[in-house]
Amino acid sequence: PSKYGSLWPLPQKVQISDVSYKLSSSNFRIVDGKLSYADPSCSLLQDAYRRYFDYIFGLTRKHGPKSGRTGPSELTELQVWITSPDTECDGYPSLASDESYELSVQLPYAVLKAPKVWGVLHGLETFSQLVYEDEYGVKNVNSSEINDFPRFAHRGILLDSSRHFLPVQVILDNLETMAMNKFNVFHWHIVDDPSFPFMSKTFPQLSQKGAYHPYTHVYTPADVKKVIEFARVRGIRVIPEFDTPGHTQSWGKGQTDLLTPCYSGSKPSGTFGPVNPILNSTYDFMKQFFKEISTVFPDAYIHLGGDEVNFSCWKSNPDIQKFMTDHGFGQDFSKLESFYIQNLLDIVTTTNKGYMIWQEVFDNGVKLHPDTVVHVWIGGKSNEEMHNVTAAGYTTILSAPWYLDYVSYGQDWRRYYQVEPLGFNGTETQKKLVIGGEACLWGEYVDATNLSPRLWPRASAVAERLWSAMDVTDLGDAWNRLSPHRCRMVERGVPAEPLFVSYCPREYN
Ligand SMILES: CC(=O)N[C@H]1NC[C@H](CO)[C@H](O)[C@@H]1O
Repeated sequence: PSKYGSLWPLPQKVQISDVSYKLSSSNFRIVDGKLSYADPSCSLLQDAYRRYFDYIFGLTRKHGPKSGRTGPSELTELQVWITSPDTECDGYPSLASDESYELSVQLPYAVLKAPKVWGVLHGLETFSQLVYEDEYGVKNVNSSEINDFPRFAHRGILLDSSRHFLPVQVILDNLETMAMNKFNVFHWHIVDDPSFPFMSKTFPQLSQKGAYHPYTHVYTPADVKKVIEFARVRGIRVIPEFDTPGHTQSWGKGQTDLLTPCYSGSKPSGTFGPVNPILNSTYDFMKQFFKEISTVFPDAYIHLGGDEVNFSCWKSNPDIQKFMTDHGFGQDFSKLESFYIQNLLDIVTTTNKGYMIWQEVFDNGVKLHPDTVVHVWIGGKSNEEMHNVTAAGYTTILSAPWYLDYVSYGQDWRRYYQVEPLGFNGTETQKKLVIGGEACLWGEYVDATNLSPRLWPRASAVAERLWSAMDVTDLGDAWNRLSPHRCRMVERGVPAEPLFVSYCPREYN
């Protein structure tokens, strides 16, 4: 067993003594401290207190008789104290959010102190991870001192709801599990080639024609709001990705002139390629569409994609060829791609949003806004890419080593755990531009039936890499904490697959 019990991700500074206190559901409560700037009107906290009380005592908590009498070493209260006047209780988490907290578990009260609600949420999760059952089935917690904050600010999970539709409940369940692992970004790869499930008010025919089914396989505006609020009250940002100009086949079903008609010889072949970059109608559409997107999603950033653009269709189209000649692009289609992306970025900038883009946009020399976040995903030489992107001065996030949709036999969590995001060669200035990373679970082979077991606990390895100190790398200690952490997720109802041979005191059922 680890001297840090089953804490996951490992806090920055933690001391756990061997003095244990008992706590019972009839004599323990989580309350706003007297000096806290938060009061019971902050429902984000009130809901969290109840959620974590249920996690600690299990939904089967016995309403034992209010004994009133408290034992000699019984912990009766966890007092929550928000120390800054602006608690951000009604706000949205952002890249700059203060997520730090201090947790002191002593008699007679445990105290959780944090500047903002985001640190309280993390502190409640950590407190719930300190509680264990002794051999009599009594809940215990040892006196502890914890001082914690994340190493990286952007700690995300990408889900793909286009290759397979993901029912809203599956997305909410995943947000819940993300919070148990202190992830704070849900990168919603919401549409792609096979389906367009996002219901747009401005262009309803996009999902009408582009979704797998126009009302059983769509996200209504209410669904989207529900996901955003559910994530907010767990300290999780929702960053939507509307990927163009490639990965847009489903867009063309509803917006018939949007995609490039491919030619075979002198005639259209009937198939379509990337967004047509030479029509004014394309940019009129994008202007209206991204104006709506900027109002639907409150986060400061949206992800514009830009990955894997296939040039063969553009090459086959005579109008495109003429455009290339007129603009002096020769046969360099990455110039045409840059032309498109440049126009798109200018459009999105007018909506006052920052944007993230996949690395090809940077690789193809597109002029980017200084606050652009470049998303490094291509496997192989990602350390070289991290060097190049940060040397160019761009904020960067890393996904390349964390494509969890690639499955294999064995304990691949260990490989994810051994990634060091700053392992590339570069100056301190360059390293500071790396704000974190994302584990990606693309949907070609994933839907509601296998999302959780495929994502968890493998993604938990990424969670610790992005939260804990750089020198937390011991795989043996990680196993000793992650194995019980996985069982805790199972106990909380998450069908998280096993890491390797072992057992859980309470197995999944
Ligand atoms: C940025 C990116 O990853 N683009 C594609 N690359 C391969 C993935 C599957 O592993 C998905 O198909 C994804 O759409």
